[in-house]
Amino acid sequence: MKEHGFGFVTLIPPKLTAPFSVRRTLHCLTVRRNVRQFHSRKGFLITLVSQQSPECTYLKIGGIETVTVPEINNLTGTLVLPGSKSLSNRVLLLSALAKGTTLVENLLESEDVSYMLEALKLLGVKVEYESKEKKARIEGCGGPFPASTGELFLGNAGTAMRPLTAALCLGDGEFVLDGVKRMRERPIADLVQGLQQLGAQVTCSDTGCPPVHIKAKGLRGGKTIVSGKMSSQFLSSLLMAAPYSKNDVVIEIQDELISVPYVSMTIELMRRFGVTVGNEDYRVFRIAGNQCYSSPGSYFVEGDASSASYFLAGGAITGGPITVEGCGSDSIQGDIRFVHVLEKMGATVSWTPHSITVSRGKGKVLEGIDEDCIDIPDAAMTLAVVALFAEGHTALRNIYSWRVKETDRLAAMSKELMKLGAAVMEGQDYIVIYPPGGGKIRKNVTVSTYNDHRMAMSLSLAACGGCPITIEDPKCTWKTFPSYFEELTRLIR
Ligand SMILES: O=C(O)C1=C[C@@H](OP(=O)(O)O)[C@@H](O)[C@H](O)C1
Ligand SMILES: C=C(OP(=O)(O)O)C(=O)O
Repeated sequence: MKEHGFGFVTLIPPKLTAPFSVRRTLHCLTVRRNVRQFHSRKGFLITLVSQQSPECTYLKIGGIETVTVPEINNLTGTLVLPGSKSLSNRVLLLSALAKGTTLVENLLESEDVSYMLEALKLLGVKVEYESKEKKARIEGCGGPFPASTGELFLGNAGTAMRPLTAALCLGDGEFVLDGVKRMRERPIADLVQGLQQLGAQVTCSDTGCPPVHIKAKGLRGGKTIVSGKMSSQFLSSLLMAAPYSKNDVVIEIQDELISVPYVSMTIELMRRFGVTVGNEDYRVFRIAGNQCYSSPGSYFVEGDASSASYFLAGGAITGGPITVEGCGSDSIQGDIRFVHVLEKMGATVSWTPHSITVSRGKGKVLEGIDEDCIDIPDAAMTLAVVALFAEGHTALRNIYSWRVKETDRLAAMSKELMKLGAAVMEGQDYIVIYPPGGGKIRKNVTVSTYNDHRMAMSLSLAACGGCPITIEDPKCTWKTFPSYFEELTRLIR
């Protein structure tokens, strides 16, 4: 039985009727004041899970939690972005390894960052975390972590699993790193082999995925040849650990390197912590051994450019204007290029060093594009949904890495876009999206999210198609953006 297979749920704000009411395609249910749980006519148990805000309520339908995004006629206003996930986890790690104390400001509060924070504490790093203030004070170890044993559970956080695997090889002790079921399907063998070439005793499972077992005795250093085509996080992890090797390290990319801007971000942050990386055209990297990071004293995390993409896309689709504050033309995040792609599709964009505004002029339409997305794998998911609102088809290329992220994103996105009425061609490493006939998105759709925050956030934009959309398991956004649906509903007009 498909527990969630009974049409759509629309929430009417409590101020209009009862605490909440639920409508579906065939039947209409109105729930009386203070009712928290009831059965639908088909016998599904519907539970009010939480009322995040008057406009945004999470329901559990037959065991599956959902949120319904109301029809978005216009998305407009200003959003202060949460901190960048990629920067938050890198800065926490570098602060922990550095000499001196670092105050990390505007730290992202989310699952992925919690896994990093908890892991560091377990490894003996002194961490003072004030979640309300979005601040963490990290007392750097001035070398490898003090702990000599540890079993780390890292959920599905690639930015914790991969860099910690490398950093734990620097110390002395025995460690196991593991995560959720999907993490056990996400590759790490290339990193493990890269570390073995530098003298580490580290193994992963026969499938090439976590759990990872480490018998650490420090890194010898030398030359390592590593693949860059599955994930750039392997290279970033090797780079961040390299300065603590006994000897100099040379990292050579054996094939193609994807997601290059994330490597630039790693190198830039290492520079902020006092370490220089020799970079020969992103093919060979040289790092002197026997060094130590030095704390910059404080670091302010800029707003997350991938999180910005959903709102900016909403502005482009509906007309906006919408402004995101926290990252702009000064950003060191690669996903900022997403905004240039929106512009290419027909949106109007204006920049300040720390903000971006997107709108679409009256009479202007968005046009489909053919885009190489090798450098923006995360924001490319947002483009897949923007494609529903463009004239002509959109091809997103060089996105094989979608298959090894939170879910197989190529398969999942294709399936859900088809539910919305699009025709989709799914290749091994590309997707071509033909918007629904007459630009009309299918009504009353419930989309699945596959435990993938970006599936939930990008698909929520389908509500710009003149009809509410129900999103299953909305709390999967907690991986990087816990308040996503509250922020989105706040900006809907
Ligand atoms: O280094 C990083 O912070 C990241 C790199 C990218 O992964 P890949 O390098 O695996 O594409 C990106 O998708 C991920 O969300 C964050
Ligand atoms: C791929 C992602 O995450 P991770 O850091 O777990 O790889 C993502 O956030 O889209």
